[in-house]
Amino acid sequence: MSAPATLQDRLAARDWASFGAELDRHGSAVLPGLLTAAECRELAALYPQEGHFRSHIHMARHGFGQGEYRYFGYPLPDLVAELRAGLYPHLAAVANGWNARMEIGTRYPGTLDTFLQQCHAAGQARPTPLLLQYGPGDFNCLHQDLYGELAFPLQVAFLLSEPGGDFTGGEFVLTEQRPRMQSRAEVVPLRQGDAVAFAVHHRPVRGNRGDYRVNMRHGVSTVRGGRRHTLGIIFHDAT
Ligand SMILES: O=C(O)CCC(=O)C(=O)O
Ligand SMILES: [Fe+2]
Repeated sequence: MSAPATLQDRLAARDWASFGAELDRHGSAVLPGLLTAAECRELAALYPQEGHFRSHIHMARHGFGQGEYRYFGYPLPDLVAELRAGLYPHLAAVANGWNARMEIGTRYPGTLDTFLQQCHAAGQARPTPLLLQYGPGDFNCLHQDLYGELAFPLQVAFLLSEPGGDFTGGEFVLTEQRPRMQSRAEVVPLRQGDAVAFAVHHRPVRGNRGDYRVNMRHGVSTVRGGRRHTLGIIFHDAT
């Protein structure tokens, strides 16, 4: 078997224009097979290694659901840092388009380093990438990952386990709330190694009288059996 392409090459080979168009249309878009099964297993295997993490959250204690997650500490593992920096510029282009349409003045710089400098200067210096672990009966309530004044509008989650093999149930769910309408739910089908990019809190939707803002939340339905791991990449750091 030949070695997998470098992450840089894999990212360079993607069609970012159609990815951006998909995000504009749906508020989410999947990048299929961005990670190899071996990389997924390596990332999931970090979970018990406490030295990589700055904090450990038991979701039930906070009313967030059931299951647990750990926020990485700096320095991030190489693969996590490469994914965060490599995905950022493509998402920043989409985010800037969204802000223009929503008449929000903020524009995001072209590199993650520059954006993180802004976060750190604003007192948001704690890293937000995280690993999540779910067992039978666990779930993640609908939420928005806002950690301070500065919030990058898009984030990415990687499914590290194989549905049907490693776990059953545990589907990634997005909801959107349009003005004066009831909430609509969407299940995003993911395989091991797929990434889903989605809006953190709101996104523009084109209507008859111009763009309006739709409020988005994400979560995970109940895991029926087995164990499910995900890597969450949030671009803003936390207060
Ligand atoms: O486990 C999941 O698929 C969702 C993870 C999540 O909430 C996140 O990455 O922000
Ligand atoms: Fe989340």
